[in-house]
Formats: sequence, structure tokens, C-alpha cells
Amino acid sequence: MIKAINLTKRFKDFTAVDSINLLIKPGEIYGFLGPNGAGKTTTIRMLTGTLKPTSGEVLIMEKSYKDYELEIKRNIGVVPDEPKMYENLKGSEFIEFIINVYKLDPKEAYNRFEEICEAFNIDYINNFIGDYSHGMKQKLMVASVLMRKPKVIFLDEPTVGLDAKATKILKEILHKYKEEGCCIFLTTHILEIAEKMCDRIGIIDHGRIIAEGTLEELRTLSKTGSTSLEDIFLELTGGEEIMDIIKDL
Ligand SMILES: Nc1ncnc2c1ncn2[C@@H]1O[C@H](COP(=O)(O)OP(=O)(O)OP(=O)(O)O)[C@@H](O)[C@H]1O
Repeated sequence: MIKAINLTKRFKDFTAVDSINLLIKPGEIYGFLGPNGAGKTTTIRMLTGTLKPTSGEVLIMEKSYKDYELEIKRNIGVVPDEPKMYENLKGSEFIEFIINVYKLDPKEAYNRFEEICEAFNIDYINNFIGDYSHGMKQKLMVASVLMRKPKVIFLDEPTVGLDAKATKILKEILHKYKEEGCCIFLTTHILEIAEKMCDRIGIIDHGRIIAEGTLEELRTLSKTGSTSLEDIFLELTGGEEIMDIIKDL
């Protein structure tokens, strides 16, 4: 469902994403991890058609953005790291806008939206988005994507700003969608989320995928025999040295 072939992005002479390959299937939750600045958001932006790769190719449901941009965009849902919404719209107007843009059946969409609002405690859609907190915007953005039930969902740091209950609900909904055959690609710094939710994990560092596999497969890469994703992540990305520095502080 999601395929990246030698995907590369250069900003002038800096290579942010360096020839990465991905293959993510229906019914799979793929966690994309990496230190700050590793290339996660740049990758998501290329996978979702908002940033043109320098070279390489992205295929979503075996189609490329070059030839099928609109069709792909109708079938994917994107929760960006910063929820960008029109601040002078009310939440209800934003939802109406989404229903119109995606030509959704209004009755069906509103029914689903209401259910999601109940689950996420969204009771503020008659207020202006400009007055929402980051978490309130994030919940509305997540709801506007889930309402459409897209076949492929990309989430960049989806739990940032969400409270514990909303995080739990999001995890449950994503699990349900995965069971129904949806393909989910998410980035997170919360390794516990990756550990518990993801079928496979890819670790990117300096623009290159340095490890990929199930949690079991990643555990075999640990030189110290550790089974915790946090230890494996730090081993692979050089974070262990930092622990030595902290000891000396
Ligand atoms: N438009 C841009 N112009 C120049 N450099 C950029 C641009 N966008 C991203 N970069 C650089 O590309 C690298 C990867 O950035 P990216 O946002 O993909 O990292 P990330 O893994 O998502 O990081 P974080 O976990 O901190 O969000 C960084 O060094 C960043 O400064």
C-alpha cells in the first residue's frame, strides 16, 4: 500500500532523506522512529505528496502522485505534526469544509464525526479554532481524518498534545482500523507507543534507515542483549554515550 523506492530529499547540499526504501502492507501499523532531525517529517511529507522528492519514487496503492495525485489524496488521511487549520473558522465549519472537499456523504460523515467527538470529548466545535489549545486542535484534526476512514493514514507525532484518555482512544481506533485492513504509518518519539502498537518499526538516522523489522527482529540487533526498544534505539542511534555524559554531570 505504501511503497518508497530510493526516496531522497536534498535541501541544497544537505541530504535530509537518503535513498530510503519502504514497503508497508494493508493491515499493518508501521512505526517510524528516529532522533530529532533524522528525516521523519521530510519522509512523511514526501509520502503524502506535499514535498517533491529530489529523486526516487513513492507509490500509494501502487499509484504515483505524478499520475494519480487527486485519487491518492482522496484515499489517504494525514495528521501533520503541527495541526494547521483556518483559525477564523469554527470547528463545525472546518468539518463542513472537509465534507465538501472530499465529497463525503454528509449524513454518514456527521454520524461518524459525532461518535468520534463523543469518544474524544470534543464539545467545542461551535467555538473558533483560533481559541483552541494545541491539544484541542490536534483532537479535531485527528477526528477530521478518522471521520473519512481513509485506506492509508499517516500520523506525524499524533499523541503530542493529547491527554492520556485521548491517546488511549486514538490507539484503540487505530488498532481497529488496522484490523479492518487500513495501512497506518506513524512517527513517534514515545517508544512505548511503537513497542505496543506497531507491527514493524523502522529507525531512521541522518536520513538513512539503519534498522527495520518487528520488535523481535530488532531485539536480535542489540549487542547487549537488551529487549527494551529504548535501549535498542539508543544503541543504534548512539544515544548510549549521552548516558555516560549525564553520569558525569
Ligand atoms: N525546508 C527545509 N530546508 C532545509 N532543511 C530542512 C528543511 N526541512 C527539513 N530540513 C532539515 O532536514 C533534516 C530532517 O528534518 P525533519 O523535519 O525531517 O526531521 P525529523 O526527524 O522529523 O525531526 P524531529 O523529530 O525533530 O521532528 C533536519 O536537519 C532539518 O533541518
